[in-house]
Amino acid sequence: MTEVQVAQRGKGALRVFNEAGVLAAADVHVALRLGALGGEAAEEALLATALAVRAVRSGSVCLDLSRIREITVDESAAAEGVDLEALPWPEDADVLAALRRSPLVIGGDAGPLRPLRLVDTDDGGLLYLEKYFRQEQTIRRVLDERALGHPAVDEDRLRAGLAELFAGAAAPDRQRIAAAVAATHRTAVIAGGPGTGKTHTVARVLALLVAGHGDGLRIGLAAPTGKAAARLQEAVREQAEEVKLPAGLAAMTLHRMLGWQRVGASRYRYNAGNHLPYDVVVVDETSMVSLTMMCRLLEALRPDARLVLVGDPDQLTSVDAGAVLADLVARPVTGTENPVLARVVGADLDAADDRDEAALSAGERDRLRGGVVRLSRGRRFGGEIARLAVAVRDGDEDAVMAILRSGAEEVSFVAPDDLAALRSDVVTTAASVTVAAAAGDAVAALRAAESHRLLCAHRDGPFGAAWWARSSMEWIGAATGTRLDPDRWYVGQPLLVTANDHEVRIYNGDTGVVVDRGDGELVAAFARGEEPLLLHPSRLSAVQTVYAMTIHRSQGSQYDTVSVVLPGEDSSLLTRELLYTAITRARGHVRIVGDEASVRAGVRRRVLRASGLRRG
Ligand SMILES: Nc1ncnc2c1ncn2[C@@H]1O[C@H](COP(=O)(O)OP(=O)(O)OP(=O)(O)O)[C@@H](O)[C@H]1O
Repeated sequence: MTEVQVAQRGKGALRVFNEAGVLAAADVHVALRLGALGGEAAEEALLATALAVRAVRSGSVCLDLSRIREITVDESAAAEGVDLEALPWPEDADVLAALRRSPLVIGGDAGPLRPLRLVDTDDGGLLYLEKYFRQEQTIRRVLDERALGHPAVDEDRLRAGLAELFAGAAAPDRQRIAAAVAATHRTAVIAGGPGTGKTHTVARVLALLVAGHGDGLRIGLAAPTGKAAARLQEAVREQAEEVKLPAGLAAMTLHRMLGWQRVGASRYRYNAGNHLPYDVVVVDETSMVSLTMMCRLLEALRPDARLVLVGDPDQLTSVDAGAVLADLVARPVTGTENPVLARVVGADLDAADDRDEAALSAGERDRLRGGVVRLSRGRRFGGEIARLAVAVRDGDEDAVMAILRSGAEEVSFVAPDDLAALRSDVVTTAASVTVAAAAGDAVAALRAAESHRLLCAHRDGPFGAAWWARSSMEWIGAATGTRLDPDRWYVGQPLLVTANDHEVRIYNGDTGVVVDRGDGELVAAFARGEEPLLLHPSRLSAVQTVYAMTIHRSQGSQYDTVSVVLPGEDSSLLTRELLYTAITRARGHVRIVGDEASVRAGVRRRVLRASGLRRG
């Protein structure tokens, strides 16, 4: 257990919650500082402020005041043996009353500083830090404005394009519907689990738009991380010839697309006053896009540009505040349907369930006018991993257990002390990475590093990534007879970037490998499409050696084999979304290390991510 950091000046409830590990010292500091500046001393208001800061830190956009007790505490950060329910939680009504009186709250009595916003909804109050409230409002406003009109479409050409690109596909075909929605609406959200053909569909959306507008169509492809951008670029280029797209389309990170700059009046070159120079913008892995980034993107889009958001809303969401993709998929839709849609894919919209593809439900049919389509048919060969993921997503514990115990080749379920196969995968992967890295073959080393990945729910503690990384290094050391020293650079060292570094273009979550350049000089290689990015290690400011990583960090990456070490069933981090994300990182094999109680508890527990966006 790590020591809980306790804020020196906290007292009363703030201190109790801080000592219990519910609030971090930083949450308490921010609340006390705001209280001092704004003239607020009431304990309920300060506690709510600290909880609102904490909510943002743990991914929510706001604090849902009717659910403040539903809190997830990282076991490794919590004090041992704390009973969360026994903490001195204030009455909901008292908190609300204190906030209504508070000089910190906009809408309350005027004070010198009002950083909080209280929003009443039918389901209770939401407490926002003002900045996030404004960003949410901007997203809502831009999307609603974009939904007011439809792009001009050459209907005959669109019909011909769909017939060519989806030749032979039986109705209903959700990919064809998605492509037609994106061609006929300004904003489209193409949602789907792994292997449902999201990228396949994106290539066809672009082909339809190019056919309708000519080669002059300005296309912007982006993803939240460098790695995801590289994958998108690779996938689109692979299909370019087949669907007649311009060769050489490039994808970039969202930060780069928006023109992040170190100096200048604004952080991003493209913004509400200087729009992005694209006719269509496609964002992949949108589940990882934070509220702030989505707000910046929507502000920077030309009002008539198409926007296609692609991703898996069932995954864990961005590390920063906001679950925008999941909110957009769940939110009540606005706008009217472009009548062209029913004319070009009427057969798909009217079709009954097919053996391979479910017809759209009435609700899904209605959501098309908001541009939202969900792909559901798995297209990859061998569907056991996908079936497991779907059972987790649907909360079907018994089906999950049945698949884990089925003996299927793609899935294994082992007890926490049955580590022989895991150990062998760790050692074999390290050996093949090292061989390629020593030969100076960065591409092969990066590829080998993707053959196996050890994932954990927690960072610290007995089930944490740090502990498993140390074990892995001991296993590798025992197998090779050399002790690995993570404090110096060595050939074959697997790296994880822990903070964005725009200067050298590496981003939080990127993974790399240290390779020998051929002359004994070491360089760090990061996967970037065809050509890896090579950097001298001295240019890396925030990287760590990674033999095991948290599931949060693994978002946006895939590996041939994934081993998921589950924590105890009581860990509140062990959630359905976490399990789903971990399982869907695997391309060929997923190994769950844990016991049945943990699996079942994980499938049952949901992440609470409060936001106002999904309420309309
Ligand atoms: N309509 C289709 N017909 C034939 N093959 C398809 C079709 N759609 C997708 N595929 C194939 O299925 C595989 C998965 O598709 P794709 O990579 O587009 O899925 P994805 O949803 O983007 O996956 P991920 O979540 O891993 O990014 C690819 O090999 C693709 O070529």
